[in-house]
Amino acid sequence: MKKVNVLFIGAGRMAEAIISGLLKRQREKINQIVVTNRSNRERLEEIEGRYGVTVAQSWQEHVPKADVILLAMPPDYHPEVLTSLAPHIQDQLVATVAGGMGLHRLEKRLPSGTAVAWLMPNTAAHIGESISPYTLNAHVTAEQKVMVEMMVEGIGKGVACSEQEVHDLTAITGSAPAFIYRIAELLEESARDVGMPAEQAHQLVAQMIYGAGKMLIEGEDPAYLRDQVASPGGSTAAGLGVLEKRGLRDIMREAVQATNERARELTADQET
Ligand SMILES: NC(=O)C1=CN([C@@H]2O[C@H](COP(=O)(O)OP(=O)(O)OC[C@H]3O[C@@H](n4cnc5c(N)ncnc54)[C@H](O)[C@@H]3O)[C@@H](O)[C@H]2O)C=CC1
Ligand SMILES: O=C(O)[C@@H]1CCC=N1
Repeated sequence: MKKVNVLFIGAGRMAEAIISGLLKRQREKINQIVVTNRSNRERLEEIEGRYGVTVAQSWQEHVPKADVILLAMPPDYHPEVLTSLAPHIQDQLVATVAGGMGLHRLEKRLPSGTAVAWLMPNTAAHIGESISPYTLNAHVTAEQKVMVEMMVEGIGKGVACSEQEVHDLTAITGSAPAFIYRIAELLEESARDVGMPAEQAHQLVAQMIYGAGKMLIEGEDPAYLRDQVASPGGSTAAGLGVLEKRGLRDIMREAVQATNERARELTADQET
């Protein structure tokens, strides 16, 4: 594969996570990363200083050289940016990470036949540990598919999905890290309540979540793992009992639903 030129439109948290992961794991496969945003010059300087990438205030002049144009900006700004991008597109792959976006909202504003991709990474991209469902339209060439794979593998693991699956997984892999971080905050709070210094509380909880995650990664079934922790009639069972009694299953289901519904709402007005 030839070395890839990636143009970022949007320089926020997700763009930074992807840039950081890519430079850590795929530096030799990247020719150039150009990062642009709407107006925040300071933010561009920060990204330039941190990663040594090229930054620019306008993306137009960088489109001809780009192999992949990655929109890492809020869903509601997509229509205007795609419309201004359209006349510049030749054979670039246009990708987005925006929640709720899907492929057809990209396709309808770009020249017919444009290769488009929708990726749904999470912020663990920063350390090369994202899990990123992605979907491609029929115009993506074999070479462009390799580029997308290089990018998702550069920031962690990729899973090729249907468009509907990416919609459905947005809450579960894109947003749920925030659910886990909320649980971490609350457990740290409990540790501090019993007198642990904040830093130690943080380390204890982080290592516990890391260990639990690693057991899952090794392929164990979560129900089995839970069972291994909860001795019958023991203390963990008492805690789990509270979670069940308070409706954890319904809470999680509602949280997933609300997340995916909001992603759909944010792009609903882009149908026309
Ligand atoms: N933060 C996360 O964990 C994840 C975010 N995403 C998606 O990534 C996208 C960006 O989210 P964040 O990075 O969290 O937001 P953010 O608010 O940190 O960054 C947004 C960036 O977009 C830029 N921007 C806004 N309008 C623009 C325009 N018209 N032209 C050029 N640049 C423009 C802003 O200057 C900023 O650099 C969203 O679509 C979100 O759905 C997807 C997966 C995970
Ligand atoms: O909160 C958001 O809108 C984005 C989409 C997936 C994760 N963060």
